[in-house]
Amino acid sequence: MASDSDSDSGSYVSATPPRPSHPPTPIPPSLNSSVRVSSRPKPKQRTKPAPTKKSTRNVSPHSERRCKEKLRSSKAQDVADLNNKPESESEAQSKPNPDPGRDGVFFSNQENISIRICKPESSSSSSNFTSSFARLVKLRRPSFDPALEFKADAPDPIQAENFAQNQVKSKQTKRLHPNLIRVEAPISGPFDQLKRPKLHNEGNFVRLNINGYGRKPSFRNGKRRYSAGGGFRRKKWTGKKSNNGDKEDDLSGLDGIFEKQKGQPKLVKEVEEAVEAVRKDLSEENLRNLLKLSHGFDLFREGQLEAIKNVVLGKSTMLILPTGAGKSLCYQLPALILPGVTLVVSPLLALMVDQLKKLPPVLPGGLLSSNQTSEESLETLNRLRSGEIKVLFVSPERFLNSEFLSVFEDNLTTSLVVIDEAHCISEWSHNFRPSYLRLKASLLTKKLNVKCILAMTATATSETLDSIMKSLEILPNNLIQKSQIRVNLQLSISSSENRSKDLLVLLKSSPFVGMKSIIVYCKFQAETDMISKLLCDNYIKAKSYHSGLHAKERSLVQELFCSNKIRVVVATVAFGMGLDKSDVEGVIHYSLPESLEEYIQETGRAGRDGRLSHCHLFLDTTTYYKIRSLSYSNGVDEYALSRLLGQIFSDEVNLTGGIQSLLKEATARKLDIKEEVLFTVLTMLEIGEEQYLQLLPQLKVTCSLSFHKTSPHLLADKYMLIRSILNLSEKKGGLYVFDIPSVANILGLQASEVLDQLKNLKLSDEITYELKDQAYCFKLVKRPDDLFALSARLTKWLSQVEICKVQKLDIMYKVANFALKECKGDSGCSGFLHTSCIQEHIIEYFSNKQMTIGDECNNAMKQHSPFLHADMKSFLKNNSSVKLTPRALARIMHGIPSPAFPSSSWARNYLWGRYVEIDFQVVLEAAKIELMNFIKKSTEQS
Ligand SMILES: Nc1ncnc2c1ncn2[C@@H]1O[C@H](COP(=O)(O)OP(=O)(O)OP(=O)(O)O)[C@@H](O)[C@H]1O
Repeated sequence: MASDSDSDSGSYVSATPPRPSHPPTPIPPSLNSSVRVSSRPKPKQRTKPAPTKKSTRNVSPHSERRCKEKLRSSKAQDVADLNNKPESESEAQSKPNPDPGRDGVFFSNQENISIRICKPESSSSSSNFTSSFARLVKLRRPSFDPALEFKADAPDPIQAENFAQNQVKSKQTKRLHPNLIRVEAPISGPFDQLKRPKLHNEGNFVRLNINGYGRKPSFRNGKRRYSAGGGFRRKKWTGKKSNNGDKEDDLSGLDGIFEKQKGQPKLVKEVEEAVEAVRKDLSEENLRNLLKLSHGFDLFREGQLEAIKNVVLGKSTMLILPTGAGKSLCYQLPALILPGVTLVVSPLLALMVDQLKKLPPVLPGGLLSSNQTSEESLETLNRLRSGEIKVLFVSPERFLNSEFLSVFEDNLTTSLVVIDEAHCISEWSHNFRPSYLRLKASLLTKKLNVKCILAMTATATSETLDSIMKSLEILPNNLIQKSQIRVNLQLSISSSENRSKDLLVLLKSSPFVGMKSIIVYCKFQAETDMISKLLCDNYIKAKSYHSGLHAKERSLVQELFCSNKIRVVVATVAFGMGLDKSDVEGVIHYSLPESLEEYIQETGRAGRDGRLSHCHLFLDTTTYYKIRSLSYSNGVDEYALSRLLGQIFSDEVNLTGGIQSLLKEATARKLDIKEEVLFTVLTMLEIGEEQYLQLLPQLKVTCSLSFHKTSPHLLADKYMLIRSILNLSEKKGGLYVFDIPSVANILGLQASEVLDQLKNLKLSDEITYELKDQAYCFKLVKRPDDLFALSARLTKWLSQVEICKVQKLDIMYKVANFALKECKGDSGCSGFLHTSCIQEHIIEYFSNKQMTIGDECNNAMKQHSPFLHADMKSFLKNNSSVKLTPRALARIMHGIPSPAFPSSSWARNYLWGRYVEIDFQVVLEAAKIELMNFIKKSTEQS
């Protein structure tokens, strides 16, 4: 609960519900040599070293074997380490992925970068590649100055980088506005001259300087960095209920929030007047006038005006606009007009910070997330109470908690709740977040008396849409949906057996060589580090970005990128949703995205200035298998879930409101259920069909304490807390070890109050203590009538979500594969360019039309291997003392790490990951049979 949603990944469970079955289209056998699944994956030890076709150095058979050995274990570790992270959106973590399963030789260079020398695919693959892109530029970018266009073999991109650097230094100017945490002015580099053509239909992608009001910087870094509002915040606006309680009609409530600021009285006055005019007459003209004054834009973009009018009129609205279309404006303008506070729920901290920074100066903003210290959140809550905040960004975990709600009991009015990236509400989306489940209309109305909700997303299938609108009670009439296609993106795709080499070629080819901002998306954290190093070694200024980095490092990378001080960011999915850098000209998918939604979100970072931009995808089947396999890492058996529920609702646990805790790590290991899954189950028990418990903030619950100044018994006379600790603790090595929730329950306190008291005693040097064992905390509300029925329901739900996740990945793969292998170029596709066919499939997918590509993605995966059963038998025989479930056995065969079978202990087994290319369900069924046989045999023998 306390964990916030600022991590990179969405959720680990995400998918669309089973789609209607389509006639299967067989995948051409010629797809790629690696698509064919051999009947038995060769034991890696026995593989003969493949003849080296080309190498930059001689590799002796001996060293080659050693190298292969090393890579084999590295691959095992690689697959093993792919831990899905919560938020997932869920980024997996792995070591770099050498791919020893095919022809070719790997070696590591001095910098430890694994490089594979492949058989040349065709004599001129790279030059084809280059020329194809060059052709593309000639065709599509008429305003390119050939003199400025860098070719693949152009002399020196480093010079260009250095030049850009110098430009950065010389041209940097600071422009600050009140909601800015830190701003770097846009910097022009040498490539600025490479004007990308504006498309005819790019609409009014007008870039105006919204910060350029000559405002005094009112922000500083450090603790008060979110103290938005600048000069506009001194006097409270009366978004509070008026005395007559008629808060909805109290439109005069805004009066006074635009207090005069030195140097700005004219603008403030004008905005105030424009707001008043809109309140009197909600006409397009008045709204346009306000838009111009508040944001500096001349025109509304498609869908904006309609959405703004709806919201101002109090109609809950579902808004689907493409990436970069300007959804944020659809709550910013209403926030100016409506009397109370606008609450914006966002899934990622980085996204919230970014949006806070981008609020126009006339809109004071604030932020609440679980990552803040208690002092920081207290400060924000106080500012909210005192009327200094007009737009508050809240993480879903903080939303509706008691501390948050207490502020709204003080007569504060919420005019609007905005659910950004609303697809996170739906388990059928690519990025479901359990914490979003608490954003139900019924709860929002009950707890905040909210009348109007605005849900926004760029990516929602019809199933996702249905579930969002149902849960937020949005009427079908209030759906505003525009095409999810971005017309200014050129989509290209190529298959790759050596992605790092191909990536370098691509980046040194036109048009990518001339781009000043590029994002390369990878699946795994280690991959981003490896690729960014590779790029730097090749004189391309790059940095990696993933959730494994410290928050400060991440924001530094983002800042450097946004100020054009680095050219390429190599990132996981962590760097995506909501990133609004207008001049990203290229997005490269080094790894296959997990769904078309993810593809759209990530490619949507490019061309946000409306200019033609390029997105390239490398399709590599090994990565597809790996990601597909990992999609099964969250599966749970009904038996394990029953045990979990039995533990939560055990008879010893009372329903009298005491705090209960569930140790995260120990429970995950005992039941072999990932921590994220445990949290989802707990969330479902809180906000599913019925409320069985109430989640409390997560805590470290085990405390080891020692006394210093005063003796324990004397201190116990003085403090109730110490008395209870002495009663409840166990003495271990001179330390008093106890459980925080138990002490809190005895004293009738909240766990946080116990911690506060301990902190005070520590400050007075009476005690020192250490906390460990992170736990989920909750209070029981109701015991389920039938635990078994409940666990069956939850297991079914989790498995449906898992199936949908795999389906999404399969569809993404099929669309890419179709472009590569089956596209006949009828709709204008040619060479690597497949904009038309990819877009057609995206439209089909989102409109839930029958997809024109087959539904059976990879029939070969569904086939049995004749050796699977034999290998399982031998594994069971060799590990007879290990307690295994069919799922655990199948996971080992697939190389999927789990809490009870981590890669650190199991990846060295020669069968680890051997069957990753066989469908997990097939392996699971085989595991059930073999485990039953094994148990039967063992019982007969004993
Ligand atoms: N009417 C407009 N005229 C010109 N520029 C606009 C207009 N509305 C929004 N913009 C600009 O468009 C950019 C993208 O807006 P925004 O970040 O709200 O997009 P979005 O729809 O939320 O995209 P994503 O889904 O990718 O997060 C912003 O820089 C914003 O200032």
